[in-house]
Amino acid sequence: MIEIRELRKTYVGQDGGLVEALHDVDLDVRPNEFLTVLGPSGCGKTTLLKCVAGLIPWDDGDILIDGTPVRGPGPDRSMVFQNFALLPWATVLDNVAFGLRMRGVGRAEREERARVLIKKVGLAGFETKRPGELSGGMQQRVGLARALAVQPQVLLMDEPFGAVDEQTRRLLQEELLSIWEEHRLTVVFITHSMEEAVLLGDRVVLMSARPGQIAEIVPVPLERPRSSDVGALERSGQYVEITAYLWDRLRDMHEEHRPAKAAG
Ligand SMILES: Nc1ncnc2c1ncn2[C@@H]1O[C@H](COP(=O)(O)OP(=O)(O)OP(=O)(O)O)[C@@H](O)[C@H]1O
Repeated sequence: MIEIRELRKTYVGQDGGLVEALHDVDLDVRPNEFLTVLGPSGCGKTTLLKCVAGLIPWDDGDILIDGTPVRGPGPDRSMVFQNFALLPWATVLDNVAFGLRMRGVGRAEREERARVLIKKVGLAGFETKRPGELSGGMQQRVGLARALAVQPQVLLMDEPFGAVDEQTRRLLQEELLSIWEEHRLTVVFITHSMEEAVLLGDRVVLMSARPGQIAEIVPVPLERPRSSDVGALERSGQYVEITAYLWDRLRDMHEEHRPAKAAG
């Protein structure tokens, strides 16, 4: 269970001005929940995720994981980044085993665990390749395997499939769903895609900008497991209805922030 209480974060901009990225954000993420986060560009989604990961400090408020305050990064949380953030000089095997190595796991054990995960994300046979030899989709599979290798309780995903083509994205979504169905981690997943938010999430958090706040939380009562027939799910009336609702809400938010037209 992740509890976020009255979280505030302000950055100092390049011109010295203050940018209020998060304003009194309150959010609970339930155990084993798949929570997706949607909102206009710049509303503070990445900032929120980095705070939960313990990668950046915040100004005010609390983040608790199973009752323990977050004070920095920890073995209970793993992050997957949009730009993969792999070690370019290291092989797939070493990239996936990296977190285990950092935790002092011996070579034989970490390589065994890494091989299992590499297979799970469909990369068996690529263990000795380097990231530069892989497509974007394959690199993100490595990123996912690396995050899972340390057996985190919480997986924090920052637009992980934003940089891959549509077809690859679909495959990765299906794979992520089936991994989550098997392991039941708690996932917080940022996306720009309404379809992706609905397809994956138990609930969709809608954030609004300036300052970044939670505007609404929309439950997604679509049946699980969803990985086996994503196509059928997307054709269901419920899916279409929720996606349309999110679109309306996002459009309203956009309108609210549009500068008023000059009179006359
Ligand atoms: N290091 C920083 N220094 C100054 N301002 C920052 C910094 N990081 C983010 N910001 C500002 O904070 C606000 C929130 O940024 P953040 O990246 O969290 O938003 P986001 O919702 O993830 O955006 P996007 O959807 O475009 O990725 C934005 O106005 C951004 O310009």
